Amino acid sequence: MPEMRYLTAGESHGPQLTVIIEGLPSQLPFSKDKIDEQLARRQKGYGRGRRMQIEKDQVQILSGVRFGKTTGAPVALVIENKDWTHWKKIMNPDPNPEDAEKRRISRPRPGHADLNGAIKYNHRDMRDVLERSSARETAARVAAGAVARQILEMCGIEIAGHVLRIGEVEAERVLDLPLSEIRRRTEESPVRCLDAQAEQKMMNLIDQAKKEGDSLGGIVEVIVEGVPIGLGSHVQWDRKLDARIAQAVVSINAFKGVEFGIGFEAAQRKGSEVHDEIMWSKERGFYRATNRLGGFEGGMTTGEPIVVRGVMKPIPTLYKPLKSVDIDSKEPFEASIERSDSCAVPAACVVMENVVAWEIAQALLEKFPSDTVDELIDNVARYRERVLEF
Ligand SMILES: Cc1cc2nc3c(=O)[nH]c(=O)nc-3n(C[C@H](O)[C@H](O)[C@H](O)COP(=O)(O)O)c2cc1C
Ligand SMILES: C=C(O[C@@H]1CC(C(=O)O)=C[C@@H](OP(=O)(O)O)[C@H]1O)C(=O)O
Repeated sequence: MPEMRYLTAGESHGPQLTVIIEGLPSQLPFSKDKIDEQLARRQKGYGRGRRMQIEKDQVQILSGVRFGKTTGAPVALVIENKDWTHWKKIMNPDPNPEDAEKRRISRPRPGHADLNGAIKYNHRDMRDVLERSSARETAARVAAGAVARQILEMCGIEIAGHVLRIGEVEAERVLDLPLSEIRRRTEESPVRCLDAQAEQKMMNLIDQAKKEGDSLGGIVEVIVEGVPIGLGSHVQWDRKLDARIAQAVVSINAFKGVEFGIGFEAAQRKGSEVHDEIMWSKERGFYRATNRLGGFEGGMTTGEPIVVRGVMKPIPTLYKPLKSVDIDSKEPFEASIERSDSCAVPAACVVMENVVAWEIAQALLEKFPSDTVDELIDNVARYRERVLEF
């Protein structure tokens, strides 16, 4: 069992999201502000719908923290759904058959979990599926990731993300920017993009898609620096850290693919143009001349920056309706909707940063099992010295 794990609970329009985190080292300075900062970042982004004007995500700490530090006990966090006040009747957990029948959803939306979930769990009301499959849940995952980030920070590991593509607009690649600069510049960009020209084109494209009742997806890149060599393991398939990051990324709602370093481009290059040659110097120890493989070999970190990209499909709920079939009448219909995001790639960038942060912090605690954060910091520092002398 991994040292650190978490579970989330909560429906999109229920009273709250809950996350329980177990296995955090004790004495970890635990900042509510830093979690709230990540939650606020996730709510922003050009192309979001009206729901984000209702929510004001902030975390409540319910257990495992006293006087600003973890105790080593499970940490329970809660994020309130402000929208719940409008949904109390619909989300009522008590038996309420009359109302339930009136408000039943029998029309599955293409691209959502609605139909598969209804068939699998035998629900005639697809709200019982869509409430949990909604990306509202990613707020809880960002809260867990924001805690992981606090561990990484203490061990000299930094993370940043940016949007590389929205629809047909691709950002020019900006090479060798310090992560602090990526964080600063993306914070100022409504689409979290480093290329000012592409940024404007992306926003225009989102406006156009919205006007046409359509939606857009894109590509997000996350970079992690300061990772020691040897997180993850080659010895068993489920201990390979690149594979675990891949799962975490594809588990984000609407994410369909993942690549590391040059990724899919490796298929068309020769081996000599892909593999990262090994170098050594007294100051740096072992390092690589290039980082085309994005920081992984054999499921373990190479010590070079982790570079991972995720692709998000366009939002499935469209104002321009798609064809579907009513599960009662079996008649075709065209879905009409009340509200939706038209593009959530910038928000998803924040989700991806935080789920990647979680996987790395978990791998760090696996390599350096520690009951207190000071032990962890010592263990990592000593290991880094040993690696330099190897
Ligand atoms: C941050 C974020 C916001 C999203 N907002 C919406 C939305 O407003 N409307 C919608 O139909 N889908 C939205 N999605 C995508 C759906 O949740 C997702 O496509 C759906 O649950 C089906 O899962 P799958 O696409 O992973 O198969 C959003 C996804 C993310 C990551
Ligand atoms: C609530 C969030 O995103 C939601 C994700 C989502 C979906 O179907 O995934 C649909 C929309 O919800 P609603 O139907 O209530 O407008 C988004 O707003 C959030 O990101 O916090």
